[in-house]
Amino acid sequence: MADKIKDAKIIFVVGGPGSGKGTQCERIVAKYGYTHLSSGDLLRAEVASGSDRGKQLQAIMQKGELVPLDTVLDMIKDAMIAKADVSKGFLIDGYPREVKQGEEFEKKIGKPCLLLYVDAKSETMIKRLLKRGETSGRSDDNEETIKKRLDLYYKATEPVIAFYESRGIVKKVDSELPVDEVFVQVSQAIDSLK
Ligand SMILES: Nc1nc2c(ncn2[C@@H]2O[C@H](COP(=O)(O)OP(=O)(O)OP(=O)(O)O)[C@@H](O)[C@H]2O)c(=O)[nH]1
Ligand SMILES: O=c1ccn([C@@H]2O[C@H](COP(=O)(O)OP(=O)(O)O)[C@@H](O)[C@H]2O)c(=O)[nH]1
Ligand SMILES: [Mg+2]
Repeated sequence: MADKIKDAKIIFVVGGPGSGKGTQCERIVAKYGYTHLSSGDLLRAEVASGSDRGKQLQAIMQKGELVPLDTVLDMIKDAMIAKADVSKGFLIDGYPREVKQGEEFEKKIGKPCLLLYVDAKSETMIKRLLKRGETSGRSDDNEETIKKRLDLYYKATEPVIAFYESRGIVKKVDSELPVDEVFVQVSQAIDSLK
């Protein structure tokens, strides 16, 4: 498997909860045809299946905590293998959540060529998530869990950005701007890869 995936571009999309990662990934898919894999969506699909594993995941996610690293990595890897033949690039959205996850990903799958850092202020993220929570049906889009997700983001995930800064592959986009303007910055980052 590793061979086919090795030739495809791998982009990590990192940012706080509600920063707009999913929104920008949708745009990237439409313009560049990359394969979008959201770790959160993969986990929610497992929850929706009603499996025993899904029930355990649901409990963790509802608390805003992190699912064990191997569980998420296996899901991403399986999803990548399933698309390896047709994909010219992978957007790995909401991953890595901590430096160790990035290291394990590289050992088992490959190296990212870009880390897209979707940056917004915490007040902005809270506001967006509360709004989204009115219709999303996501059990973690409530005030208490949002606070925990944000805390964990600053504690565990921000160091991921510093880690990849040192490798020179981080491009930061300002997600306070309207979606279209954020996407101009995103497009520049992706175009500069070629
Ligand atoms: N004003 C504005 N709203 C945005 C922008 N990007 C996303 N939103 C809104 O903010 C909410 C969260 O966006 P998502 O794309 O779901 O955020 P995410 O980073 O994938 O969030 P998680 O799935 O919680 O990690 C959505 O309701 C979007 O409509 C933006 O650039 N500007
Ligand atoms: O690699 C991951 C990705 C997601 N999650 C869990 O899934 C939830 C939702 O993740 P998502 O990326 O969809 O949303 P975010 O927390 O970024 O708003 C998180 O709070 C975690 O509980 C996790 O444990 N590991
Ligand atoms: Mg998302």
